Amino acid sequence: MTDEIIMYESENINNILNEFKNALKNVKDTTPLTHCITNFVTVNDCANAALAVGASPIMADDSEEVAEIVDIASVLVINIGKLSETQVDAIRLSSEHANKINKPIVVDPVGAGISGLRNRITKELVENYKIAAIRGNMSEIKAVAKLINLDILNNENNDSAGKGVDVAESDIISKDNLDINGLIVKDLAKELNTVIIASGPIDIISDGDLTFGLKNGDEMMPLITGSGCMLTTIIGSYIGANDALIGTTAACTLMAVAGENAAKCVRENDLGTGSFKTFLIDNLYKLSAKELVERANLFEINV
Ligand SMILES: Nc1ncnc2c1ncn2[C@@H]1O[C@H](COP(=O)(O)OP(=O)(O)O)[C@@H](O)[C@H]1O
Ligand SMILES: Cc1ncsc1CCOP(=O)(O)O
Ligand SMILES: [Mg+2]
Repeated sequence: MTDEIIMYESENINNILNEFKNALKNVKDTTPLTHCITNFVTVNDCANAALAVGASPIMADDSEEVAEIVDIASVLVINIGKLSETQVDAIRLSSEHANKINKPIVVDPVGAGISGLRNRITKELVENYKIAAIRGNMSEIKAVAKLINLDILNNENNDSAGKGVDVAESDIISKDNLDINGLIVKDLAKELNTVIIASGPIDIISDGDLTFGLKNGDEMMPLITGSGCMLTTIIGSYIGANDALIGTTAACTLMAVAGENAAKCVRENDLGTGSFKTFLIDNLYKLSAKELVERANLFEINV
């Protein structure tokens, strides 16, 4: 599939690939404390993913302590996968405090579009706080765009049929819908003044100015719960130690190439998705900057 997309040489791509080595080193050298307010389904996977890439995770979602944790953290990651009333209070308190003391916030709008609660909290977050990055699958990113009435969704026939926490079949990013989805991601990033990442068989990453596609990863990745949550956590750790666009692009590439390597181990040993998760953590831990740059199928989307 890789060769179906024409990946032109681009100065912007070369520049960002040149930053990957430093981006990895910055995380390993500074061990960014990654404060996660997250769901109880994948919380342990997120903590292990952060540790594997060289960061230090702390999961804390009680209102009594979140401001103190934000004080010492490098980044706040908010994942709305399994909200509760008390968690929503903690999300408000910690976001307020993070903005006040200039700590970056990364948001994973898990299941945005499928319930009033998820929509309300997502809208509140993107409208009231400065967010460094938002990562979701294409259904979730379209839902965020819809919540803020992004023009392009009104103009085009782009209705998304949100399906639980997984991407809807019709929203899966492919070569055929890359331009329109690239435009949605770019416009949303520009409108919210943040970095947007829509993940899938091709990841789309934009800061509203530059827009990249990343054709790495493996079809086994969405067959374990937590691959999206882990990616958002890793993006958080990378933003805790790097510029937002560079950190995000390096983190997406790291996750996707680790997924490819993990899938290879699974297939070679005739194993299944349980082993895949273990191999994924192994490969997040083992991947070198050199291999990352060599394997990255990163290209510019000119929208
Ligand atoms: N079909 C696929 N082929 C290759 N990589 C994929 C595929 N689906 C998802 N990924 C990768 O899995 C990770 C999680 O993305 P995704 O499954 O979209 O998140 P979510 O769990 O939020 O739906 C990303 O690194 C993405 O690139
Ligand atoms: C299954 C599930 N239900 C609520 S949160 C969650 C985990 C979603 O994880 P991911 O979006 O990373 O696949
Ligand atoms: Mg998933």
